[in-house]
Amino acid sequence: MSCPHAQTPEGVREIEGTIRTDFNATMSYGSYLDLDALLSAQHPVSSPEHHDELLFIIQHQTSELWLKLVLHELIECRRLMDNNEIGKALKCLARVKHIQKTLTEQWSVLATLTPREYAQFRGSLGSSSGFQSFQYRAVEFILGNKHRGMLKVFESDPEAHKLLSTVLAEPTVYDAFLHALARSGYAIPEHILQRDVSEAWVFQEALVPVFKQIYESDTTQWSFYQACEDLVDLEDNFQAWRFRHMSVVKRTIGFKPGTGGSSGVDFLKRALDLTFFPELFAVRTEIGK
Ligand code: HEM
Ligand SMILES: N[C@@H](CC(=O)c1ccccc1NC=O)C(=O)O
Repeated sequence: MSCPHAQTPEGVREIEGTIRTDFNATMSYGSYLDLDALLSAQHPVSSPEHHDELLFIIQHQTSELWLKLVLHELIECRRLMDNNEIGKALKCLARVKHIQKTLTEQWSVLATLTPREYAQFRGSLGSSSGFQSFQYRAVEFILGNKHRGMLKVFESDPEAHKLLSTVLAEPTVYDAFLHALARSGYAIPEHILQRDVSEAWVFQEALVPVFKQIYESDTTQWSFYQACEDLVDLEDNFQAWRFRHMSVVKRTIGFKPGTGGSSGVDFLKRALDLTFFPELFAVRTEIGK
């Protein structure tokens, strides 16, 4: 019986005759993706170089690349909400949710780093820490966990400082959503619509009945209901990332203080108390009452 797959007798896949191999004149894979820059951006600092430092660097770099896309999508989501294009905004949120899953799943790769392996090059990292990730901070900001004091960490990096100052001063995705709801006739109190958007979001009791109406009315526009649920998923995914970070840190450095100067695991545990959309969780207590 002949093999149904297109294999040569040598067991290799044939390179189709139409595949181009002359990439000098046109765009090539490597130049389009700037692989020269990307693949020469890993610079282990341990000396002699520790085998596992490349894992540590790549785990961070891939996380930063995904964070870049998360921020890009959240900014677009906010713009679409401002434009009353809720359906399109949901498309951005759906993408963000998948990226978050990837980011959280990725912790299992770093979890293969044993405490001893990490201890062998941790000293070379000096006082650098993920706490100094401006993209992570920008994502926290655009989701509502604003904190002006965090800007101080970025004083020596004017570009990062500028981006964070901008995101701090702009409305969050949640602000944009609430404005869209108000334009559609939902009773969002004026003081919420006029809030100082550079401040961290604080729980607003008055929004709970609004969300109760969205969740319980048969006439709710589906996209508003879906947006609420997507934001709940997004917060849930964010918490899962924070929890995995904390648990990987615990198994790698135990209860040592962090290189960034914090208490370490304890500090990361306290991040789990932060919430972006508290009213979307509070409303669940009221449903069916
Ligand atoms: C073995 C690996 C890791 C260890 C031991 C570790 C440890 C820590 C510790 C102790 C902190 C608290 C700040 C400090 O004092 O340094 C922190 C913060 C942070 N780390 Fe990591 N981390 C690891 C990997 C990562 C990775 C892969 C990322 C991905 C980007 C990351 C992102 C962050 C962020 C964003 C913060 C700030 C969190 C916040 O403000 O709540 N970390 N990390
Ligand atoms: N804060 C970590 C060090 C660390 O994880 C780190 C060091 C340099 C660049 C990014 C890092 N990632 C996350 O905090 C520690 O205390 O070991």
